[in-house]
Amino acid sequence: MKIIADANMPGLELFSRQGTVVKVDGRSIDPATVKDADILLVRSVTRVDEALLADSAVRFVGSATIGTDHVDLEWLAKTGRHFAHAPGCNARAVAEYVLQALLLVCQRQGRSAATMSVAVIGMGNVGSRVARWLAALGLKVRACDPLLKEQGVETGFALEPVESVLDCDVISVHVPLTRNGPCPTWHLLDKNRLSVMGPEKILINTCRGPVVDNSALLALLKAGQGPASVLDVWEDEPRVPAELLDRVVLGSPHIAGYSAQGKENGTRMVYEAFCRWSGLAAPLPGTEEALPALRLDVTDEAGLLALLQTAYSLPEDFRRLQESLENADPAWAFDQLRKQYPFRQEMHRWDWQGTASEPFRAILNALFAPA
Ligand SMILES: NC(=O)C1=CN([C@@H]2O[C@H](COP(=O)(O)OP(=O)(O)OC[C@H]3O[C@@H](n4cnc5c(N)ncnc54)[C@H](O)[C@@H]3O)[C@@H](O)[C@H]2O)C=CC1
Ligand SMILES: O=C(O)C(=O)[C@H](O)COP(=O)(O)O
Repeated sequence: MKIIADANMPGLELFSRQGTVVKVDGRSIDPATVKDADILLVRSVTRVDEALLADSAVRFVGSATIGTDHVDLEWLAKTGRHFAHAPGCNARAVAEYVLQALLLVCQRQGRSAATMSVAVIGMGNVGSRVARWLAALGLKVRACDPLLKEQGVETGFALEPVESVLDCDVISVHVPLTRNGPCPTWHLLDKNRLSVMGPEKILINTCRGPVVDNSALLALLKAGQGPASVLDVWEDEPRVPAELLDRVVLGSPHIAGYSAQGKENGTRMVYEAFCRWSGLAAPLPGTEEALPALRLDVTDEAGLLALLQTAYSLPEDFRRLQESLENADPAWAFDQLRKQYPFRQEMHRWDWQGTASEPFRAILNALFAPA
């Protein structure tokens, strides 16, 4: 069995038991690469559609990602090709990123996060975790998810229309990128909605670049009227406009979900789906080595930020992205940052042995709860 896999996928040894794994650069996967392959394993940078697979023997496509906007699901289903992805695999990493981003922006602005209101747009695996964690920190959470509302799904938060939640201090978006259907998300935050926010608001986008109209955001930021913005994702990746990067408070190369656990979960979930599809028994999950003790006490938001930063530094990612724009080929450099991403452990992997004052106990319990 021939398995073509994006080389940026850890844990491919799982698949080596079932066939020959050929690792390739995700952006270079083309019809010739997959012509005689049986299995295709991708990440978000490979477009999977009729143009790629029409002449190919591939019968199983796995994407080690939450998002599926790079895959033509309808065409795969129509042609009898099986598809699996990894819902929720890196939701925890993204929620940690959002928490750190918010605390950093608040610190720079001399404000307390706990006094703020936050709009969480998209209440799936990531958004619902962000909502719970920020509520645990004391923020007033308002949520928006018309699809879950329509289905009557209980999220623990009242679900409001997008227009009603834009007056919150913080807007955090967690929707899939969709262009069709009842609630498309392409340019969900367009010029009009971004204009409502104003410079005193904070915008965090960790879902997909085109969910926020980047040109409109840039125009508002240039005019001093845009929200303090944290962007992990960009409208035209791997290209990041220098003008926009100069004006965001923090930016990163689409790595919010890049914890070690998030990536490993992605491959394992796709492998489990492959086992179900091919009638194999899935292996039992292995155990992870214990990490050293963290002994920081948390008595204020600066302490919580310091604790988060013992595991991961978002400003370091920002600095690396800024430097990458000086490369002769910044798009290549963007991809390199992602391929050579430093090993990052989620908080629950650490053995936290500090103390916390009352307002911080709930968020710390959530952060360190076992996965
Ligand atoms: N930056 C990164 O590294 C990562 C980015 N992502 C992105 O984040 C997205 C969300 O992830 P999950 O929460 O795990 O997905 P999910 O599928 O669990 O939840 C998405 C939610 O958005 C809702 N939604 C859809 N259209 C909407 C609209 N127009 N307005 C409001 N809500 C809407 C859905 O009903 C659903 O509840 C993914 O689709 C992916 O594109 C995910 C992981 C990592
Ligand atoms: O899971 C998702 O969805 C993501 O956005 C991934 O974390 C992005 O990673 P790559 O698939 O682009 O490596």
